[in-house]
Amino acid sequence: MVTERSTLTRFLIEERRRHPEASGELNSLILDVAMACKAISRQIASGALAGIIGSAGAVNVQGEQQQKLDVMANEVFLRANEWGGELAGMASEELEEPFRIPPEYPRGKYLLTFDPLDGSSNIDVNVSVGSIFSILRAAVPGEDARPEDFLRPGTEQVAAGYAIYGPSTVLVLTVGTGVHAFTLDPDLGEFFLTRQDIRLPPETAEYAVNTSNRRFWEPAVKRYIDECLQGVSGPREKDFNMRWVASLVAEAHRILTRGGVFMYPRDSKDPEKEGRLRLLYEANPVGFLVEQAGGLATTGRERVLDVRPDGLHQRIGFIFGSREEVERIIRYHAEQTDDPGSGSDPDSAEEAESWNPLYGLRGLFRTA
Ligand SMILES: O=P(O)(O)OC[C@H]1O[C@](O)(COP(=O)(O)O)[C@@H](O)[C@@H]1O
Ligand SMILES: [Mg+2]
Ligand SMILES: [Mg+2]
Repeated sequence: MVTERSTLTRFLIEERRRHPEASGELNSLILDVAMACKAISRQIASGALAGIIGSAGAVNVQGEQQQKLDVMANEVFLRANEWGGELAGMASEELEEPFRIPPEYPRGKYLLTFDPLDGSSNIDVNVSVGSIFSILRAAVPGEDARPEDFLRPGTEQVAAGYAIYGPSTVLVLTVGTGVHAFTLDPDLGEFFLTRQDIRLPPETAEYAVNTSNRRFWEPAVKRYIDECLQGVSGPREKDFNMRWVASLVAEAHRILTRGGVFMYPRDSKDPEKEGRLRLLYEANPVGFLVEQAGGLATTGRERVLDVRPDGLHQRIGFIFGSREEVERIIRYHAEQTDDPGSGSDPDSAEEAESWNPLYGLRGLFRTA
């Protein structure tokens, strides 16, 4: 049993004792990831003084403007994890192709995927950002990973977590035995266990969604949010509160702290993309954490962790949080037929039509 003031290192040693056959490589890898997070945290804490605020002047593989911090955090992750001999390869949100371990370093038995800096739009305004990571087993230990080796469903994750860089820096981790949070002591440079076995309350009255996308949502999502908005006088007979930070890590951290539901659902905004968030770097690791804490993570139709990825940068609709709310949202998706205006939606047939992906394509030619 670890104590309140256990360090991350001690926690990992205790975990390993329960698996005498373990080589210790997973622990080394997690400690390397933690080191990267400490380095990023330090840079972020210095903000403009460290010269890391602002655009890097380039567009990444996601088609998004890279921030200086995106580039810096990506480099830190690569340098902290390339040398240890635990990895057969890495895949980053910021890199088009997987990163090959340099020839001078040994190849190991794990794969690391990461979003080095989540919440880029919040850097300049000094709002919480984070890093998200996921660890999988390599297809062929000791050899360079091929791109397809990363395309494993989230159920195969060995470990996952995130670091949130907020008023304090907190590393939240699962190795498949519950979810634990470690707060960085900036003087000692050490993560200390501060919350053990985090559990998500099954009920909530707080949701997070970017309502500016409402016109692109499916009827099930409109129905759910509209019912929340009606509060005590609507079918839910209770008032809801809303939050939107625009950093997935901050939303996940809030929900793991006090419950809630997060939705970045599939929508018809961009017919090329199933959703906004990335399966390998965002939805799978956060989904693993949420499930380990007793919550649910779904696309609306399917458990996120069951999705078989078909591309390194695949986007997906992502809904997670308190069990009872997510179950309701899944039910609303099941009740919605694919026939626009079928009557399962409180909105008009015309509005219901707007979610249809086909309409989304035709929508390119819309004038309004
Ligand atoms: O701009 P929007 O629609 O609010 O989207 C916010 C979402 O985009 C993200 O910032 C994407 O992450 P990156 O900053 O890593 O690109 C999520 O963290 C967040 O949930
Ligand atoms: Mg992100
Ligand atoms: Mg990012």
